[in-house]
Amino acid sequence: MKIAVFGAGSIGCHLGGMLAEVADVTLVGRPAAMDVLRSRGLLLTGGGRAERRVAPAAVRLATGPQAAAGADYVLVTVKSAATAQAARELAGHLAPGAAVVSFQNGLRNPGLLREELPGRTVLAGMVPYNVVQAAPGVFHQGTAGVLMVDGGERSAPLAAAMAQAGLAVEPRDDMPEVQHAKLLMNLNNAINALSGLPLREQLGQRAYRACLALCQREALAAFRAANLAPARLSPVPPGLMPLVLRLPDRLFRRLAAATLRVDAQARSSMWEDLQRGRPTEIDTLQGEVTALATRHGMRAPVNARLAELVREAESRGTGGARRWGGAELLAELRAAADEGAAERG
Ligand SMILES: NC(=O)C1=CN([C@@H]2O[C@H](COP(=O)(O)OP(=O)(O)OC[C@H]3O[C@@H](n4cnc5c(N)ncnc54)[C@H](OP(=O)(O)O)[C@@H]3O)[C@@H](O)[C@H]2O)C=CC1
Ligand SMILES: CC(C)(CO)C(=O)C(=O)O
Repeated sequence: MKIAVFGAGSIGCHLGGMLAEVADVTLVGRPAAMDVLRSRGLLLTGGGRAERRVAPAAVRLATGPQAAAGADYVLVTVKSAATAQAARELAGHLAPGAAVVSFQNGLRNPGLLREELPGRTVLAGMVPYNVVQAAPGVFHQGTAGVLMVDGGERSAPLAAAMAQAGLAVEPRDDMPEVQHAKLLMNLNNAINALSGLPLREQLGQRAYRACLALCQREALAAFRAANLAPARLSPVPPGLMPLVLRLPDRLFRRLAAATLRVDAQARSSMWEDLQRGRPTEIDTLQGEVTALATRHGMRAPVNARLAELVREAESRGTGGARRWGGAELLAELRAAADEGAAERG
């Protein structure tokens, strides 16, 4: 099986590196990133597995979309803002029977790929775990979880290859609902990025969790208005999550042991973006909630304020973001919620 990974960053290198054991993998990425991999190969750590070294010769390394020609599967792992451009670049190079699979956060990437690649098979995927590039060429999986992908005969060979490579994967027939559930989780990316803390430390503090609960409450209200039901991906149903998040630390730790089973290095992808001075995905996470609320005559002032704070952090450049303590961030978001309520009258 030939697999091309378009967007060789944290997720792309992790998926591609794992799959290299069972498939002919091409990683397509930026020249500087590919130079690093050409000289050192990849080292995959964490995820409860033994370290896996991928020699430079075990994967093809490329910098242009023509390298995806001939692939049976093209996994798209660029950030959401780069999806349309990625699709336009790939358009002239895909093999006739190729399937394009989005392994990205946000709600719109599979749809965007379908629009830009008419007549092509586009599947939705979901990555539940976190991967950070801990050092050049070193990709660390800090949390656990089962990958999900659109089920059916088109994805079956890919799912089988993933399983063979040691990646737990579940084919689903409800990927839009899965993506909505993942969006609820990803509302924490902004909070984690602004906290400057590893996920375990941040989610261990009630004040930060209360910030996430405020975000999720607005998102759930917007989903209800739009008749969207997020899938249940954890023992706690999505609708009860804001309640659970607000529990005292000790009780939360006991109830949400799985959520906190996160190793000490794990951080959100948005933290990594701010740290490296890259634009974040805030518009496709918090921005998605505010847009959905607006479309249904509602407001989402907490998510809107968080989006402003992240944009402010982006404008400060590499690693320059202000670090928000839990209590001060919660006060800021509560003020936004109160203002929103006052404006509604
Ligand atoms: N990291 C994580 O833990 C998780 C991430 N996700 C999601 O997965 C997706 C990928 O995230 P992540 O791996 O962190 O992102 P990264 O930024 O680490 O990786 C994307 C890579 O693709 C490169 N790229 C973008 N456009 C092109 C192009 N046209 N040609 C070649 N290379 C290109 C980027 O370069 P450049 O930066 O120069 O544009 C970057 O190196 C996102 O949607 C994210 O939300 C989901 C779950 C967990
Ligand atoms: C795995 C998770 C939820 C970690 O925050 C993520 O999706 C991300 O970092 O973008």
